[in-house]
Amino acid sequence: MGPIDEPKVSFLSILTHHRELLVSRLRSVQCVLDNLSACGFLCEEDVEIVQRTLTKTDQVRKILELVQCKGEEACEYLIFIIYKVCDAYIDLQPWLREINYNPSNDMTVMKVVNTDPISRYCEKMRCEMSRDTSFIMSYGQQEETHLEDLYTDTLMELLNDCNESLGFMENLDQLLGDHAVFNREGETVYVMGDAGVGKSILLQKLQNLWSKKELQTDAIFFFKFRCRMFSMFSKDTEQISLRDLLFKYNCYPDHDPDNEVFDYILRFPEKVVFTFDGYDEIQEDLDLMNVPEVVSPEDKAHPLQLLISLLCGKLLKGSQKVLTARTGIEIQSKVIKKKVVLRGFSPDHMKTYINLHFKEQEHRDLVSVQLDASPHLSGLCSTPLFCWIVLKSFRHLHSMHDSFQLPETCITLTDIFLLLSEVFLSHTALPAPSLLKKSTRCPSETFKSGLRPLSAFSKLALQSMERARLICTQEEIAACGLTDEDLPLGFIKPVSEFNDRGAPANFEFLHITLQSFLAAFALVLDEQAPVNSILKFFAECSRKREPFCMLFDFCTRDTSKPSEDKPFATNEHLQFTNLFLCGLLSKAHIGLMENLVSPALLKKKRSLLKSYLSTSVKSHLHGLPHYSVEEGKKVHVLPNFLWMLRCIFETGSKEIAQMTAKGITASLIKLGYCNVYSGDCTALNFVLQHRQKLLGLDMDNNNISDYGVKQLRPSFCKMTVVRLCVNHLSDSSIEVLAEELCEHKVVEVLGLYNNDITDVGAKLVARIIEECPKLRVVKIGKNKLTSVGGEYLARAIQKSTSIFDVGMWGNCIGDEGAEAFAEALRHHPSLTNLSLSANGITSKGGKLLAEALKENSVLRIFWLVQNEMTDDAAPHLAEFVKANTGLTHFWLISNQFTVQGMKHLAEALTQNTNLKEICVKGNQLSEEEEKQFVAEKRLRFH
Ligand SMILES: Nc1ncnc2c1ncn2[C@@H]1O[C@H](COP(=O)(O)OP(=O)(O)OP(=O)(O)O)[C@@H](O)[C@H]1O
Repeated sequence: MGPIDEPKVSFLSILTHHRELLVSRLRSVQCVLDNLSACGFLCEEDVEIVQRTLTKTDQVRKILELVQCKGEEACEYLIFIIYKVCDAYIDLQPWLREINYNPSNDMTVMKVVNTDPISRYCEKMRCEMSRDTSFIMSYGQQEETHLEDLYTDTLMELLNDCNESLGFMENLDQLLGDHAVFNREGETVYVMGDAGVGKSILLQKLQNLWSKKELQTDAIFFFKFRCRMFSMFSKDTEQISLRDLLFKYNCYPDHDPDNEVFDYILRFPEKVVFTFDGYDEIQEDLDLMNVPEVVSPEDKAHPLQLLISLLCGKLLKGSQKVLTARTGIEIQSKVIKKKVVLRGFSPDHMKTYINLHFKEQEHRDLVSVQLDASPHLSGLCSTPLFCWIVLKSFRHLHSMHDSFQLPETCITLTDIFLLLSEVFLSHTALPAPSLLKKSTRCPSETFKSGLRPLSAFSKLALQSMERARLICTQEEIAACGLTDEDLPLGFIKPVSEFNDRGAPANFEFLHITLQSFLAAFALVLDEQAPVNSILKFFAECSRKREPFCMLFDFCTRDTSKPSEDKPFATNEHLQFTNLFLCGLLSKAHIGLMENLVSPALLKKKRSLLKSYLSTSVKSHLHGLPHYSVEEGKKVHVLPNFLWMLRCIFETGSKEIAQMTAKGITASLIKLGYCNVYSGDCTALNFVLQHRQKLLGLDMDNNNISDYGVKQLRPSFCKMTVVRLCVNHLSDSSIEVLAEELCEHKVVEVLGLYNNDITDVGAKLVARIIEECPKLRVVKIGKNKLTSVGGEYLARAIQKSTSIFDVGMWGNCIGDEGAEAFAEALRHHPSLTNLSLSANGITSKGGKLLAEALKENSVLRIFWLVQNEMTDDAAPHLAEFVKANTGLTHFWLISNQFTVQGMKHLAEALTQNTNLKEICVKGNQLSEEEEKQFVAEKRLRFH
């Protein structure tokens, strides 16, 4: 209601008019009473009268009566309370808008205190959350960066329950929204991604947005947990209640004598969001799951059980949960409602990220040029963690030394973490950069002078890894010889949130990958342990593991049976340790390591590792199951093979690479769904370049991107099968493929389904078709081709004599593209399998195709599913069906045929006995109408 000069509105009559609504929606009566009495509108006796009234609704009625007796000002003040304490009276906010309430000038000076425990708790939560999430992981504890100054979007791909892409998320609001939900029964949004791809930062951003009310959600409570916390509790003794889990380990409700907050959470679980970060890090022995499951919020249980009960919806059913884990941790679909996989930075994201890091254009250019020149480094930098290390190290070392360039040679992950350690250790070795006269960089000197803290941190990393703990106590830190001065170097950071208030801080490594690196360093530096102890984690990793679905079996299985589950969710941190061990013991780093460990011992360790790797590669390859397929002998490698490749690359050993290349006896290796990312392609190429014989490579459904294709360039010369479907490739990848495949002309199968290829790429694929005489199969469905691209391909296919299988499903070639294909089919002598489904083809295109195909006796299988053909096309298609003698399967699902069109097709079928079936499901026939065609069984409606 308006300022003074506007016509006066009677608040008294507003209250009378809206009495019913207020009685039903006004909650938190105490807060109203507190404020009305504090401002003198109600006296003590009035308050008592209200409190003596039994039900809440009667209390509201009484309050309304009382304030109305007290006059206009009291009435407006009641509305003002609702206006000011909006969280407590959230249900009445639309009403305030409806009555167009604006506080009068007299009102705005009046005080309102929020005494509503629930909204006070929300406020406290938002405030603490904002404080906890505003800064990004500090670097050497020397500087803190605002999340807003560095957070950059990453590729967030939505998947369905079969892990097929549903496109990319546009913003974080979509994470909690209904978009791409595939299971309404599930309550958990599952976010997957590789090490360092930004899962924790994504949650941090989500939490930060919520704390600032910038997230589209009506959740008023937000509890954040890191899963590693759950294994901090002793298995046998520590049991806590749900209330303690929420309040002691998140945010405590200060003024809530009647437990209203917890009661509210139990009554309205849909107002709660939980985030659980790092499900892969739970390292608790799951035998503890044998105790009965928790379903009552009052029961005490081990925190891990509470976690599982929450995720399964046995506790606080209806609350929203976001769970993150490393890729490869499978969780039962029934608890998941939506899946998101993080794919790291795209080239554009990386540009934005570089600009955020460097204010000076000169630095931005310098870094961009170096990254552009090295697809391998760019590939590594598509993982935000590695990008962060590279850019930060660049900045630091550039400011410290005369000229620092990023290493030009093939940089490995070990190099990246050595760079990070060098930066940390340089804090001990040198005075502050501003006081420093720029010096020449000498990494060996920095490592030598920092050897004491480096060994101590490495020892700590190894010990906690051996104990399967990611959190280190003060005692453990001191026992490794670390002093207070060492702690700020940057390797570790405090984790106060896991403590019961008041306990001294625990620490954790800056990132678990850094812990793996330092553990590997410890294995190399240790002069006491037997040499073969360097292999301890290889042994651990080679042991077979059960697929990690067990935690959730708990929700359904008979809990009286003892569990045989393994204690670790994943051994990826150990795999990383092995990888860094290979890097540190590589030839490239002998010079550095000889300064830190005795050369004789180093030699022994190097040769032991090399012989171990050779033996295990041989036995791994020997043990792989082979299958016979059209293209020859096929082998589907296991994810462990990828780790092996990564290790071989880190060693830089040509001998082992050669031996591996030779050991691949199959003619086709299948690395589909192996979570290969662009950085891995360098490792794969490192091995394949030693292969003499031709080889097929199936890398469908990975994340190799354009950087990966560029890394594989030298290997394409021997590839007969190049399957790169679902890999986020753009036209620039096709440029590389066209150059290489056309030069070597050995390719037989080219799979490019579901990438980001446009007509520009289609022209290059057309060139490959024309110039590669052995090419038989081309799959380029679900890309971004228009009629232009369709025409390029059709013309090329017309000229090819080898092509027999072409998949174009899900492009946009329309009738013009169909016309070009009609022409190709009229003349093409060998095409037997063609899909032009989902391409916007109307009857016009259908007629042209049908006309052309009357003269074609070679085509066997023809797909025209999900187009826009109507009965107009039916007589023509029927003519083609009658005349064509080769066709065995014809797919016309989801077009617009009616009974009329169907009659033509049914009649044509009676005259062509070669044709096994025409699938016509999803056209415009009712069930009754479909029954008319029951006699012709080959006209399939189901
Ligand atoms: N979206 C982003 N914007 C800016 N920096 C990011 C982003 N994502 C990650 N980073 C950087 O990478 C580092 C590692 O990210 P984060 O800890 O979130 O990875 P993660 O996927 O949780 O890894 P892990 O599985 O190993 O725990 C962050 O501390 C930050 O410096």
